[in-house]
Amino acid sequence: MSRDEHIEPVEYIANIESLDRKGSGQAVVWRENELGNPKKLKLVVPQTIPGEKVKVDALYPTKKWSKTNLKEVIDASPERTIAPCPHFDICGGCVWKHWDYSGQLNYKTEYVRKALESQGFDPEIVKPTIGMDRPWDYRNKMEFTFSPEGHMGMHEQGNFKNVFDLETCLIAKDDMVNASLEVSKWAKDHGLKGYEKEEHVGLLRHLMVRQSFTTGEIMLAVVATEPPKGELKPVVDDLIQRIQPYDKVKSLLWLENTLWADQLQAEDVYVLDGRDFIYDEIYGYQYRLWFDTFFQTNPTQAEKLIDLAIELGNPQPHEKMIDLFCGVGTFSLPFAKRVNQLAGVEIVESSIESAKRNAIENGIDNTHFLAKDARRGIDQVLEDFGQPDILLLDPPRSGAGGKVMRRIGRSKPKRIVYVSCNPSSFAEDVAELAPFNYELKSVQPVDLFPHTVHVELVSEIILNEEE
Ligand SMILES: C[S@@+](CC[C@H](N)C(=O)[O-])C[C@H]1O[C@@H](n2cnc3c(N)ncnc32)[C@H](O)[C@@H]1O
Repeated sequence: MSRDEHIEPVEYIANIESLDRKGSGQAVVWRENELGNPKKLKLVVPQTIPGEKVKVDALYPTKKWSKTNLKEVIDASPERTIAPCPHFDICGGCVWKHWDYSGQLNYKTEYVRKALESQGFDPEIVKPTIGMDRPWDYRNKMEFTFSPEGHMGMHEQGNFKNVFDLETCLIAKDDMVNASLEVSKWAKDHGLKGYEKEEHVGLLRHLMVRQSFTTGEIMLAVVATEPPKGELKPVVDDLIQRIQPYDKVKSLLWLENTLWADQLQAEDVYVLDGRDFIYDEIYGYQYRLWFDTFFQTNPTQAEKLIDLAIELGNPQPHEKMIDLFCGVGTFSLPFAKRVNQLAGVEIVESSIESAKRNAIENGIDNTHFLAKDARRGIDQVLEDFGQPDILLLDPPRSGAGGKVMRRIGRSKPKRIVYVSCNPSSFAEDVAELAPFNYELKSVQPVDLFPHTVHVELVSEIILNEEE
C-alpha cells in the first residue's frame, strides 16, 4: 500500500526516548500486524523533549515508522517552555521553540560527546556548550519562500511543502523583518504568484535578506523566474518605490532563476537599487558581502569562535599558517595580523576575490588566497607555501574528508584548529589524523543557532613530536 492511500490515523500514548537528526522526538510503540503478531512502530513526534509522555495520532500506522500529530503532552518535561512567537506551533525554522535554552545547550553538549565517543575519542574533552546571553535576534541572514497561495514565509514544521505567511521572526533583526514584510505586501498587492515546484510555474521563488549588525546595511534579493523587464517593469518599479523609505537597504537585487532546482541561485543578477554588495564587519574587520557570499550568520557567537580559535591556535609573529575553506577570510584576517604569512584556500571564486579585497581594505599584506577545491588546493598550497606551523580548517557540513585530512597529517603542522558545524563529520575527520601522531586536546561547542539542532565547535589538535 502506498503512503498516499488513505489510512485512518491511529492514536497512541508514547514515551519520547530520543531525538532524531532534525530535532523531533522519537518513540517506539507496539502494534499488531495483519496476522496478529506484535510489530514495532517507530513514531516521530515534533516539538517534544526526551522523557515526555505524549498522546499522538500516527499518520502511517501500518509502516515501520510514522509521522504523527501531537494531540496532548501528558507528562511535560520541566524544560518545556512557550516561546513568545506567534508562529510557535507551525514554524519549521526554529524546531526547539518549546524547549528552554539551558535544556537545548545541555543536549547539544551531549550530542557532541556522543559523536566523539562513536569514533573512540574521550567524551570528557568536550566542554559545556557556550550559549548566548539572549538567544533571539541573532541571525543576520534569512531566506523566505513565496508560495503559490500568495504567502511569503517559512516552511511548516513536518509539512515542508506548506509555507505559512510570516508576521514576524524572533531570531532575525526587526529591520530585516520589516523590509521583508514590505516585499511580501508588494507581492500580495500585485497578486504575484509564488513558484509551484511540481509544475515549474509562478513568478516569485524566494526572498533573501541579510543585514550587517555593525554597519546596519541591508541587502534584499528577490528571486524570480523572469527578468524584471517588459510587462513586469512597472510592478518592479513599484517595489523600488516602496523600499526607498527603508534607508538601511543599500542593495536591492532581482535574481533570475529559471532552473528546476529550488535553491537560492541566480542565472542573472539585476541591481534594482544601490550596490550589488553590502559592507559588514566582524571582529573589527570589514567585509564585502554579495548575495551568494558565505558569511557567519550569527556574528555575536562567531566572534566568540574567532576568539577561541586564536586562543587555541596561539599564533606567533614568525609562524606560517594555512586557512582551509577560508570563505571571505573571517578567520584568515584576524590570524594574518598575528602570524608572518597566511595562505587561504576556498572553492568559491567570488569569496576568494572578496577575501583578497578584504585583506587589502583592512591593511593586511601577508595573505595569499587560492580559489580551488581543498582536495586539490591543499597540494598546491603546500608546494608553493611550504610546511605550515598552524592549520585552521572550517569545512562545510560534509567535513573535509579522508584525503584532505591525511594530506594535512603528512604535512605535519604543529597545531591544528578545526572549526566544525557537524560533530559527526568532525569526529570522522579527526580520526583520520591518528596515524600521524596527532592528539585531540579539547573540543568547545558554541551555539550559533539557538532553537535549532545545529551546533558549531572549535577544537585544538596538536602534533605529538616523535621521541
Ligand atoms: C563553513 S564555511 C566557512 C567559511 C569561513 N571559514 C568563514 O568562517 O566564513 C565553509 C566554506 O567552505 C567552502 N567550501 C565548500 N566546499 C569546498 C571545497 N571542496 N573546497 C574548498 N572550499 C570549499 C564554502 O564555499 C564555504 O566558504
